[in-house]
Amino acid sequence: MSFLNNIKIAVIGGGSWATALIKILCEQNNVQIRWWLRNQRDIEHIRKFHHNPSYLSDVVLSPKKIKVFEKTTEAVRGADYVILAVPAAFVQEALRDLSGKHLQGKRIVSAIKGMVPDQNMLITDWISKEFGIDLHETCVIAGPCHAEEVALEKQSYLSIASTECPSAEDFAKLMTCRYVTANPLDDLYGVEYAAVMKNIIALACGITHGLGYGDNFQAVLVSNAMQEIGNFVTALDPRERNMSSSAYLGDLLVTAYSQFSRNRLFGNMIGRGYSVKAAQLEMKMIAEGYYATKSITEMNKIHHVSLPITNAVYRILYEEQAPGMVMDELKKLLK
Ligand SMILES: NC(=O)C1=CN([C@@H]2O[C@H](COP(=O)(O)OP(=O)(O)OC[C@H]3O[C@@H](n4cnc5c(N)ncnc54)[C@H](OP(=O)(O)O)[C@@H]3O)[C@@H](O)[C@H]2O)C=CC1
Ligand SMILES: O=C(CO)COP(=O)(O)O
Repeated sequence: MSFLNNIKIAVIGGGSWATALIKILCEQNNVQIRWWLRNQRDIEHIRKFHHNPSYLSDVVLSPKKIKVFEKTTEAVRGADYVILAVPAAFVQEALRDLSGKHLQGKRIVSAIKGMVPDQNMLITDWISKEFGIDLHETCVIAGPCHAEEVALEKQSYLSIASTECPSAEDFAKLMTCRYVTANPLDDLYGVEYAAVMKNIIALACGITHGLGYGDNFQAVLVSNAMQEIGNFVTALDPRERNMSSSAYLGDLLVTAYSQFSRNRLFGNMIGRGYSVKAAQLEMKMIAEGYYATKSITEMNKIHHVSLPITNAVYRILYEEQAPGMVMDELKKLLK
């Protein structure tokens, strides 16, 4: 039996990223997808019309390959892989019916770019602790990649990170298709932390754009951000890594510059004068960077890395300081 035969993959989450990942997986022969979404109306619509009515609604969802479930316990039954694709803030709620016995023996893949709130833990660490899963049995899907471009079948790249390359390699094969190339790498923590932090930077890009700053400023902001991300990642998990590769710099660039970035859009609204509440109400989608800003700031009380951009975003989002004034101060620190 070849590696790609009859692989069962549970996908937990019903948003844009879950829908895009399912589209990629459906490109493989002999893959069965067991999909859990929380929204009963969406479940019924998908079963009947084979489209997700709420996210990426143009994507055709093959009924031959996909079974939709109301319960996570049913979705993960018999699965070889379980992909988590809910926003980090809701991961505990989404997995509340599952225990270690449901997940034992399965590879757990986090497609989440965020941290478990309050506990300020990476998703893979939390899965390992909460469900007794060996960290080597987990991996993460990072970018640079937006769901909307996958839906349009635009050439995209994914980074699949695990503690050891061979286990990322298996999963990368499943995520590679005509329009997606998935590359494995052995830097679980580095990729996961960088993916969390780039969302904060995208917020900063959006805020400054909303305030009227231009491309010249953003280029300097993003360059400084790369240093900030690198310093934080190294403090948390010191080792050699090429921060200018796609898994780190690429993931930052796509989110900082793309029209599809949720975090940039959210930041842009804040820069234009929306309150956090108003911006959240206006955006149907979730900007992970909002939650990540709090987690990274709290974690950094122990690590004391210089994080001027993250601090600026924290002051704006959580201390209600005026974006214009905070960015005036930040711009003096950038080089
Ligand atoms: N979109 C992208 O291009 C990429 C996203 N990611 C990551 O994927 C993860 C999922 O994001 P994405 O798919 O974009 O999210 P979306 O913003 O597209 O969708 C939000 C999802 O969250 C659910 N949700 C909202 N509120 C709650 C709640 N209170 N409890 C439980 N679920 C809730 C929504 O369910 P409902 O519709 O029922 O409200 C929906 O399924 C994030 O960590 C993101 O960073 C990573 C790479 C690319
Ligand atoms: O992580 C993502 C793309 O790599 C999605 O986040 P944004 O939508 O904010 O860019």
